[in-house]
Amino acid sequence: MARVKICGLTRGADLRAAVDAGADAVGVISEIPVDSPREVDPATAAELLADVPPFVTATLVTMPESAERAVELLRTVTPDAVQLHGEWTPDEIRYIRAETERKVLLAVDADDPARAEEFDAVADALVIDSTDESGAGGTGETHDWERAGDLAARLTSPVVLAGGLTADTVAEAVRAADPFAVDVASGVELSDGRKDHNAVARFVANAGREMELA
Ligand SMILES: O=C(O)c1ccccc1NCC(=O)[C@H](O)[C@H](O)COP(=O)(O)O
Repeated sequence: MARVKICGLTRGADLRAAVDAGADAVGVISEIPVDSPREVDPATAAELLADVPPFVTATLVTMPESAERAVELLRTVTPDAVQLHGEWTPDEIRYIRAETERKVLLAVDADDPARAEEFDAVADALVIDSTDESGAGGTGETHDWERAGDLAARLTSPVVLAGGLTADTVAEAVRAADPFAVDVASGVELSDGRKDHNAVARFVANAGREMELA
């Protein structure tokens, strides 16, 4: 069984639909240096995440310009966890964790397993994603799930499988990679950062269907 994070939520109704569908975590994206229909300003991120009920992890997804800015942002938005994309050093991750006492998930590109290994002892979880050249996610592109599974088996950190997953593919991805969790943003969208509630519910349900495929 894989836990599920529904990411890139921009509206309260979509966040509630993800929670109602049984998502274990929800993600709101703020302060990224790339254009995305899923980005909201920090005040909206704080407002959306404040509505997340107990037992669901409220996650801020961000690419701030410095570790100091990451700490400032976390103090404003007050999520349960932060998912960082982009270039970071191990010391910066340690600093953000120590200053904020928040769980830090680090997104690493599926084509860079050495980076995942470098941060294995530093981050609280590693998001194996299909990132663009800046490290941003939400690309909607898949990667080799079997290879991600081999990498996950070598790591001690929980691995979150991300990148181009959909309700139709998630069960097969979970069977292939056996991740701790799966993560989706664009694959359950109608358009412009709005979620398809039916697709969200199917994604959560199908993430638990890998046993039937085994
Ligand atoms: O979604 C974005 O536009 C985005 C931009 C910059 C950094 C991260 C971003 N998204 C992160 C995610 O939503 C997911 O964690 C992950 O990348 C999966 O996205 P997708 O391939 O669209 O399912």
